[in-house]
Amino acid sequence: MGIEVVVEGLTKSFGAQNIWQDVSLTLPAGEVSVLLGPSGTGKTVFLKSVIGLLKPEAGRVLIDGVDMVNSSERQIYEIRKSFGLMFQDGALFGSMSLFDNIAFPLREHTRKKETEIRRIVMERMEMVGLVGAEGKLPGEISGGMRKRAGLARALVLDPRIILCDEPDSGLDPVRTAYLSQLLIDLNAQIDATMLIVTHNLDIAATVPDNMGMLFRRELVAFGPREALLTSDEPVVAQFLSGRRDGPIGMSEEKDAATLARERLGDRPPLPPRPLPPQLEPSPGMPERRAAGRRRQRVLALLDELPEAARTAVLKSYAQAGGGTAAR
Ligand SMILES: Nc1ncnc2c1ncn2[C@@H]1O[C@H](COP(=O)(O)OP(=O)(O)OP(=O)(O)O)[C@@H](O)[C@H]1O
Repeated sequence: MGIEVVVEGLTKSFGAQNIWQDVSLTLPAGEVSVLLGPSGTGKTVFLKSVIGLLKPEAGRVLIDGVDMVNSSERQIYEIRKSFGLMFQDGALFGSMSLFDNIAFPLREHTRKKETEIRRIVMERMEMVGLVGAEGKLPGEISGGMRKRAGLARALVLDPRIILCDEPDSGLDPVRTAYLSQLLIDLNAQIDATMLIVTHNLDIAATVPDNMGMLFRRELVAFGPREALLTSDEPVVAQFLSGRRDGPIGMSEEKDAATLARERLGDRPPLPPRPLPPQLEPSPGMPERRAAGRRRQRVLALLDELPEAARTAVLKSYAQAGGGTAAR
């Protein structure tokens, strides 16, 4: 099962440039979470801080009792083995076949025999639909296949936490829809805690159990998907509707004068957004174990949610007909 990730009061700067401050959130074990935010708000910096590759100057990231910010390199290295990382471009070695790319972490970090390595690699390639492409070089396949190869490589060490940085970048809408389903199917199969950084509104609306958003050097929201998808917080509502009017501008944030002009401009208020159903695992896949845990967790915090979110949660679970998944 996945591991809970607890982030407490995290603050990161590069020299005089503060990226974000006092970020606190919990990624519940085995659940899928999405991190949103305009370009340059530090989402990648956040992922790198969670795995201990970057050092925030304040705060903690607790995983299995180890603080990824303040522990020794040896302790951090041990915990890092529980992670699967998928970077934007797949980060594959151009001169190696897909098989060798996917086998790389096993050859690097384990003493497994080649027969065992072959079994694991082929199993992961099947999970992401790449069987038959073992001998291809990364330059010979499409961007979508490279992403799936990157995902297969992230899976070979049986990760308990998976971090995906913009897994959809450069994919067309159909490939993005397949990728969304693949992420949910993987979660059902391996029950790992997943954090996905994306700009894609379809992924944000249909994949995660939880969503968070970074803006103006702060985590402006983090919570159950229903809370963000029904939020009337201007930044969240603007981002999720992809509109120009609101606090987010071309260079991240608008100045006060522009905002005042927009307020005078008699724009219609944003209509309530329909809440799309969360994706279910494909037929033949196991149920997502996290769905049952998530249902208990969210129902227990119902009183803390705004009215619209509460109604959306109850509606989702009523439509699910008493099952464990949010529809
Ligand atoms: N190693 C570094 N040294 C100095 N500044 C850095 C470093 N890494 C990132 N930054 C700065 O941190 C800020 C946030 O970058 P980051 O890549 O995390 O943003 P992002 O939200 O992931 O953006 P995008 O959505 O465009 O990918 C940027 O201003 C970037 O220049």
